[in-house]
Amino acid sequence: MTNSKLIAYLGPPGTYCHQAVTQYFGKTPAGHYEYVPLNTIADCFTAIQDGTAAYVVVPFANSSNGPVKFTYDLLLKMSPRPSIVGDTNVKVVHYVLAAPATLQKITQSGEDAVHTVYSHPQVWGQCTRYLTAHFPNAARISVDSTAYAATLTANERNAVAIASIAAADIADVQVYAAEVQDNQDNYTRFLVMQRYVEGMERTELDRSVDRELLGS
Ligand SMILES: O=C(O)C(=O)Cc1ccccc1
Repeated sequence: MTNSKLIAYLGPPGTYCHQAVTQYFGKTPAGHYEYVPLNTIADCFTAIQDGTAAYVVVPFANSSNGPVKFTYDLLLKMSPRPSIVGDTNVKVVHYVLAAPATLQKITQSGEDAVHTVYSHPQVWGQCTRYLTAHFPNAARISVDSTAYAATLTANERNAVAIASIAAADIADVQVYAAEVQDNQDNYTRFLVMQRYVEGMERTELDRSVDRELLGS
């Protein structure tokens, strides 16, 4: 096993994964554990494989648009598969965020002033109606996380991000529109994982994830 006291998650702070990790382990984790935000889902897997982190929390599947591809691919590729030691469902409420100057520009010239929408790839399929109605011609640029997308808009004048309300505070950007997800009951299931160690018993949770991965 590892001596690490780190709990890694897909960061930066303000992601839905950040929400998941605090929902599962508490605002401050017990037992001298510490949270560490990592840049990508792949970095989270590496962190448990190499023992840098004791636990990782990653998004797994969404109630509106299904599998989180990066996580599925990595789970299917990794042998032996990490142990799934817990899971938690987060209600995902999306906001359109932008720098104050961008909001001013939209007020003056309309929504055509927005040329770019940044977000995590999982988001596009959850906000189809809003994006088609408001920013049909803007380029959708996929980045590593929603909170990172929010930080990108801080210094741009023609870009918005779709992210959480927590990301708005952390990136110091403003809300242009609230609750833009197609389905008001939009949930993502996050997995809490540890490195699999020889002899560890596979649990019902492991088996439920296996079934989803294999589509049965
Ligand atoms: O980018 C994030 O905030 C994540 O945690 C991934 C994600 C993106 C969209 C819905 C749920 C999780």
